[in-house]
Amino acid sequence: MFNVLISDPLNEEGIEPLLKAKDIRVHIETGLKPEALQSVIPDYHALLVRSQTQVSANIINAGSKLKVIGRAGVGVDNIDLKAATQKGIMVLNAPEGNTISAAEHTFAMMMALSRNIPQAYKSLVGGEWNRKAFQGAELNRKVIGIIGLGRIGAEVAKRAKAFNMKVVAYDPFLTKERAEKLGIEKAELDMVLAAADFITVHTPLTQETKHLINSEKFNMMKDGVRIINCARGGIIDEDDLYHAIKDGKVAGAALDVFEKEPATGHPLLTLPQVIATPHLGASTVEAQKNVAVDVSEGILKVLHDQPFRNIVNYPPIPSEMMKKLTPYFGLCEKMGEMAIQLVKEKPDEITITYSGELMDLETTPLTRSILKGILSYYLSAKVNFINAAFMAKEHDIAYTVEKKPYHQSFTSLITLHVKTGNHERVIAGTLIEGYGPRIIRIGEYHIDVSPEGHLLFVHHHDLPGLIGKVGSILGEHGVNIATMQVGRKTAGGQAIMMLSVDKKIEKDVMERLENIEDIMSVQEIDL
Ligand SMILES: NC(=O)c1ccc[n+]([C@@H]2O[C@H](COP(=O)([O-])OP(=O)(O)OC[C@H]3O[C@@H](n4cnc5c(N)ncnc54)[C@H](O)[C@@H]3O)[C@@H](O)[C@H]2O)c1
Ligand SMILES: O=C(O)[C@H](O)COP(=O)(O)O
Repeated sequence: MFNVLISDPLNEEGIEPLLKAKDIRVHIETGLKPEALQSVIPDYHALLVRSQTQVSANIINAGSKLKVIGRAGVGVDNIDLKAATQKGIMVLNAPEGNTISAAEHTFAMMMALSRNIPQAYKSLVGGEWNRKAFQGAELNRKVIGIIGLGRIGAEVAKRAKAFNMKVVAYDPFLTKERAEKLGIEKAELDMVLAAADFITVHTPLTQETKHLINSEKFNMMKDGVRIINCARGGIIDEDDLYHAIKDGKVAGAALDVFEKEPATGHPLLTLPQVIATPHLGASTVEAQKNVAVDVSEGILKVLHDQPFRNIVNYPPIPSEMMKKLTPYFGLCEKMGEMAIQLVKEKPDEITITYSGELMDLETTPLTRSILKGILSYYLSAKVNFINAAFMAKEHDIAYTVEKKPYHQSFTSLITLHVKTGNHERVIAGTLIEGYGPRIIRIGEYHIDVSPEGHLLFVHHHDLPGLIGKVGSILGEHGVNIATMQVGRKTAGGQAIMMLSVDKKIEKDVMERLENIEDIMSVQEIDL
């Protein structure tokens, strides 16, 4: 049974996937104070939030059972991603469900701003009939500058074009082709700021975008420019905006988001040129249902160990790519486990080489699986594919990834080279159609072993009768040999045996094997 805590108000219909699941117990408690949340979180496997709950490092570290934090929406700035990643807790969001609502809200705000609708309404309900004070400006043929052309920015651009506006956009990831497809102009930030009559921001709040729009940038803008922020408070420096409005540089601003929310009593709200809403961009029936469904389904999948998407603290992998990678996960983790048992000490350096068809794939998830296999062996902390790279860094294990175009014998090949203070081991593995994962090389010896169960790796001199001696000792102790592989470089030289046995080998049996003359080493590998 899994316990899920929902700590912000979510659409009830949207969370049905969780409510209907037989092995999920859902507890809804909104408005919990941080200390209260920290004290209850140890009981939960999943936490589901919107933007109100501040999921701090303290809360994350107290979540001893926590596997996943779900965000019903896009922005995850209320979640300490670093702390979650370090603890191997997945953070999922629902980035698509509220795009249209946020774009429509941006447009509503821009129109309300250009026609002074909130101010005129306030005046009318206050008993005035004042037609002179609220003359506005058309959107037609005006330039809209969009900063951040992701999902919402692009939807705003489409709507602006329908209003016959000229769209100029700045986004470091915007390609010329995409801009052409959308029928908009791609430009550098300062050029967008200088050209626009309306400026709307649609980036996430990051170190780079914090106060991206400040007094220096206001000075580059046209006099009488109008500013819209329906993305995140803090992208625009609020003090600088206040002064730019007061000085008459900025004609007005429409704000849905603030650096500190709730923003009641904010100085900007005292200015008649400022219209505002209390973070309502995603507050539509449709968006709330969409995001709640998306994140509930995501959480269910994580808890049920099924493939899921929209992981925030993991590189995004398209589903087609993921399909190609999935068969390799087991092989990679087992290769990691095998390598660490062969070296039996902390690696200093790991080199992973992907060749053949893996050359063109995004192999980060495979690298994480190898690291997980290696690190889990000697770290008591939970290692998973979320925190594997972080854990390696934390323990001073350097790893490098190389790619080679093709391999003469295999369609794909993964070579793992592990170096410690005393040892160096190379193992190579592949997937063979109809047979699954195989280890095809240890050091210089070619073998063909399925990486599973109990394996016995024997390094010996290639002499007649030696295989028999090993077989006899195992037989005497009731250890059944399932498969056996031998490899040698030259007849009578050094050789290896890789045996797959049906049960774990006791210490005294290992000692007897080690004492056989001409055996250099015997290692057990449990996979
Ligand atoms: N007001 C609301 O209720 C509401 C609702 C939904 C989303 N949002 C917010 O809207 C914003 C955009 O959401 P989205 O779904 O479009 O995200 P997105 O990830 O699809 O798009 C963000 C874009 O910003 C660009 N970007 C990043 N850094 C940049 C920089 N320094 N300069 C210019 N561009 C930069 C990225 O390349 C990306 O294309 C987010 O901050 C999100 O939290 C607010
Ligand atoms: O990032 C988002 O998705 C929006 O800001 C919506 O936030 P909310 O879920 O608190 O309305």
